[in-house]
Amino acid sequence: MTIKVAIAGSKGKMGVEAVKMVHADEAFTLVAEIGRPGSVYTEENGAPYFGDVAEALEKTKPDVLVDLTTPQSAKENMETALRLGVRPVVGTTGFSAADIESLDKLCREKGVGAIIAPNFAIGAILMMKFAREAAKYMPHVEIIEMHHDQKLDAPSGTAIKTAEMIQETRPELKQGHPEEEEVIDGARGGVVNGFRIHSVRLPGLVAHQEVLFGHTGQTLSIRHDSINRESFMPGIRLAINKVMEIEGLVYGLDQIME
Ligand SMILES: NC(=O)C1=CN([C@@H]2O[C@H](COP(=O)(O)OP(=O)(O)OC[C@H]3O[C@@H](n4cnc5c(N)ncnc54)[C@H](OP(=O)(O)O)[C@@H]3O)[C@@H](O)[C@H]2O)C=CC1
Ligand SMILES: O=C(O)C1=N[C@H](C(=O)O)C[C@H](O)C1
Repeated sequence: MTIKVAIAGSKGKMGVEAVKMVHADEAFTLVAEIGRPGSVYTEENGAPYFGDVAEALEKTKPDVLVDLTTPQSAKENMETALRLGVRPVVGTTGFSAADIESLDKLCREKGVGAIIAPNFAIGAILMMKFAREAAKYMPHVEIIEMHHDQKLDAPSGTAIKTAEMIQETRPELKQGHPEEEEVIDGARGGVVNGFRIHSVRLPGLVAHQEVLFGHTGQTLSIRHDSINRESFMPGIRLAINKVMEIEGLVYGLDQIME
């Protein structure tokens, strides 16, 4: 028996790669592709293509919905899946802490598993884990994330998750000069949990992040680069398999990698 998979956002940059990965894996069957609401129904890549998540899930009855859409649509898509007993694997970023809390509650009410992973690349997960470790000893830290210029959300989901993980070990302290002033608004970046995140958007970039630590007479840089979107596919494969075994919401691939 294979795991039946539907992919929302299947024509996007990530979705196209995910369709290829699911087709190539004998343990999975692609049963539906889903695009922006209003997309015309067609048959593509051997699976029907829908413009409505609920209709796609009701008609094709997948085990798993992979969501690679937009911050505006992912929460609703996930809620639709959970109500229909379909397990979501969500790579879409832009969720708030309140969204994650309410989705976890819904998962538990429905007795269904779900995974939200702000980054599916193994190296990015290691970067976050190493940053959490380093922050214990080097609490002065700034995050610089760099992405392609079509990205909708800032800062990236990866930067937010990294900041959360750093916060688990970083002793409380105020960084920078106490009288520091921004001459140009935003010059010092956004503040998350007491330290800064800087977002760079440029054509030519894919997905990159440097976590920069400072200490007396020394710095430490932990950097990850996704140079293409294939880098995310082993993580999506892992999450599809894992979501079949869990109940409740897992937030972050670090939670299922051990
Ligand atoms: N977790 C991870 O490892 C990664 C996560 N991401 C995240 O994945 C998401 C997608 O990224 P990317 O592929 O670059 O973005 P794209 O804009 O290339 O793709 C998004 C796709 O979703 C479609 N879409 C929009 N609204 C809906 C909807 N309501 N239902 C179904 N489909 C919809 C879009 O259609 P249309 O073209 O018609 O607008 C488009 O095809 C982003 O949130 C990004 O941050 C990206 C890379 C890695
Ligand atoms: O939009 C992207 O491209 C990416 N989004 C994710 C994020 O917001 O962290 C993951 C990766 O950085 C690529």
